Amino acid sequence: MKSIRLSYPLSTNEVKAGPVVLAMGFFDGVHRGHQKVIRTAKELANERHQPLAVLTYDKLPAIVFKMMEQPVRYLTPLKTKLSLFQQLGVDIAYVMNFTSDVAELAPQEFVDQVLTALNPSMVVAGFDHTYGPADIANMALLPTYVNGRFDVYTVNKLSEGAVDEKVSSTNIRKLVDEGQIGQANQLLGYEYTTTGIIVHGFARGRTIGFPTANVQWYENERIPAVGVYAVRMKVQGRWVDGMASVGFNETFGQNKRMTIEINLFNFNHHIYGEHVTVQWVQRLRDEVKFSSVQELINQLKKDQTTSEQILADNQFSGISVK
Ligand SMILES: Cc1cc2nc3c(=O)[nH]c(=O)nc-3n(C[C@H](O)[C@H](O)[C@H](O)COP(=O)(O)O)c2cc1C
Ligand SMILES: Nc1ncnc2c1ncn2[C@@H]1O[C@H](COP(=O)(O)OP(=O)(O)O)[C@@H](O)[C@H]1O
Repeated sequence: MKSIRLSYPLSTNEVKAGPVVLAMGFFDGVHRGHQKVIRTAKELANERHQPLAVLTYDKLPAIVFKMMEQPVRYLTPLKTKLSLFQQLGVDIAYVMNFTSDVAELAPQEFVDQVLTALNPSMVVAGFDHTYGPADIANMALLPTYVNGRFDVYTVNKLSEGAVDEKVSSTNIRKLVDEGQIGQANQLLGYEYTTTGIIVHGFARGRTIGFPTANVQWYENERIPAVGVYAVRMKVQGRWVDGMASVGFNETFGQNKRMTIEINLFNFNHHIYGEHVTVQWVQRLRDEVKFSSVQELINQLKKDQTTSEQILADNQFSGISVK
C-alpha cells in the first residue's frame, strides 16, 4: 500500500493513479461498519480491475468546526489506521491535511476540486457519510454534484443483530473510556490496540516477582479506563501474553501520573526503549489499594491465572494492528 499526503489545493504531481475505486471517510477505529465500506469498495475495485484508494483526513474534521478535548484522542491514530487499511486490501491511502480551507469548500467545490482530482471511476462511502453540512453534503445528493463524471455507491448500515445497532466510533470511544474492552473489541472486529515505547518506572516490579514494562503511549492514543486487563504485547517482532495495569499504583501511593504497566508471561529481557504494540483483550478488575504488598502479590498471581485462561481461549481475529 502506498500512502500519499495531500494538501489543498491538490497538485497534479501528488495524484498519478487512476482510474481508481475511491472509498472515503474519516474511519476512526476502522470498526466493523468501516470495514464493510472498505471491503465493499475492494470487491468493486476487483470487478473493475482497478486499484482501491481511500481518502481520509489527518485530523477529525470536527476539530476545525468546534471546541474539542485537547489533544484529541483517537481510537486509531493515523499509523494504526494505515496498518488496518493495508490489511483490508487498500492500494493507495490518500491522507488529506484537513484545514479550514478544506472545511470551507462548498459540496460542489469539494467534488470538483478534491474528489474528481483523485481520478475515481467510482466513489464509495457509508450511508451517513458527509463531506460538509449534513443537509447539503450527504450521500443522497452526491450524484447531483458528480453529474455523471463517475459512479457513486452507498454502503448500507451494518445490521446483523442487536449489537450492530451500536457500531459507531462514538459508541466505541465510550466503551474504551469505560474500560469495556471486550465489548469494544466486538464492535471493532479486532482487538483494541495502543502503541508506545517502554520507559523506566520505579523498579519495584522486579522486587515483588512481577517486573512490569512501563508503556509511554504516543500522543493522541486513547487509553482504556483505569483497571487491570489481559493483554498481548508485540515487542521485538513477536507477540507475548501478559497482564496490564492502567492506573496510579495506589498501593505504593507515589504515582500522581497514570501509567500503563505490563507484566509479560514467560519473558525475561530488558526492553527499555523498544517500540511496542499492546493489544487489549479483556478487562479483569478495578485497581485496588491493597493494605500490604503481599496482598498485591497474591492478587497478581490470581490475575495471571485468569489472564492465561482468557488468552488461551481468545484467538486472533481476521485483522489486527501489526
Ligand atoms: C496486572 C497488574 C495489576 C496490578 N494491580 C494493581 C492494583 O490493583 N493496585 C496497585 O496498587 N497496583 C497494582 N499494580 C501495579 C504495581 O503496583 C506496579 O506494577 C508496581 O508498583 C511496579 O511498578 P514499577 O514498574 O514502577 O516498578 C498492578 C500491576 C500489574 C502488572
Ligand atoms: N516478564 C517481564 N515483563 C515485563 N518486563 C520485563 C519482564 N522481564 C524483564 N522485564 C524488564 O524489566 C523491566 C521492568 O522491571 P521493573 O522492576 O518493573 O522496573 P521499571 O520500574 O524500571 O519498569 C521492563 O521494562 C523490562 O525491560
